[in-house]
Amino acid sequence: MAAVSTSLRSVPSSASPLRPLRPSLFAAPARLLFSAGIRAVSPIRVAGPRRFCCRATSPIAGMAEKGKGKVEVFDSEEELAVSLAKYTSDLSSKFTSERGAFTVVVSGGSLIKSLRKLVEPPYVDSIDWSKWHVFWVDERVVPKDHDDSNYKLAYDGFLSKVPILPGNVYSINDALSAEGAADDYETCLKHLVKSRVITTSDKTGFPKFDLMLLGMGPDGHIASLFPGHPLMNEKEKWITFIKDSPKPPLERITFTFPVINSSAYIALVVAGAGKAPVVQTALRDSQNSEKLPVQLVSPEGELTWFLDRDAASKL
Ligand SMILES: O=C(O)[C@H](O)[C@@H](O)[C@H](O)[C@H](O)COP(=O)(O)O
Repeated sequence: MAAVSTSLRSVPSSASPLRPLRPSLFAAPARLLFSAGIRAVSPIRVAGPRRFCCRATSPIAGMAEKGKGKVEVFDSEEELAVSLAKYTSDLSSKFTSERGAFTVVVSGGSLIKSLRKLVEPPYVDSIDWSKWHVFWVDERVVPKDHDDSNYKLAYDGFLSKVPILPGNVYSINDALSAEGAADDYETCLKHLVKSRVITTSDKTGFPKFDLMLLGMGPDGHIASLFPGHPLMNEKEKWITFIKDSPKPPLERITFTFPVINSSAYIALVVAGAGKAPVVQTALRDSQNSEKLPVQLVSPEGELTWFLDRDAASKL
């Protein structure tokens, strides 16, 4: 950790709001595929070892309403990680060739571990990391060298292992209060929209990120948008803050739903039996009047669930 805090302190406080924070060190698996929000019943074997395509009978709640979203289920978290790396790499190639940049938003939590295959061959060498711009969908308001920091988690497990440009890593200003950090991050995004690093949704006018890689909590929260919390209803701000987070630490900043749902691609990455009940609720139960945050994820583009078998065990 000493290396982290040293290099962070080396960033001058007069740095641009984009604040490059790090030195240049930043540097077909077995699965069930449920397509387009439809429930699988009898798996049909298709090409490839232990790969199944499932026919649908009835809609999965929420996803089918918009005819979007697919659910991929892997035999293990290891296979999930392999597929997630390919998915991310394919999107990196697509956006890099289409517009010369790739804007990627990550959450904290176990997601970072699920990205581990990206820092191994072939992807570590084949991805054009210089085109990546990395953001956090939420961040805890703690110093960047604190064990609770999502920045530190991503740096240690991912960013330090690939040559992403330090100026393309957008973390919060940890010297500010929660309110200040949220405003500052929104200002940062506005600069990047103006300079066209981030595109804008024609439909909503909100920033449109190329890919959001999101984890989900066992209560159905995503980002720092928690069940029943008023922040779920924020319609204007791009970034907001919370001081009473049910999951510690209390103070965080978070993207709002209008920004999350303007995305071109969202991957919801969920593993482990502890999350099976909420996966079941999210994908099967359309009737609950009070939606969980995860049920409000409905991007302008494509939503893909990456589940391991345990997380999908109640589907
Ligand atoms: O800062 C955070 O707390 C995260 O960004 C949060 O939204 C996380 O993604 C989920 O809580 C899932 O975390 P796990 O995968 O570790 O359960």
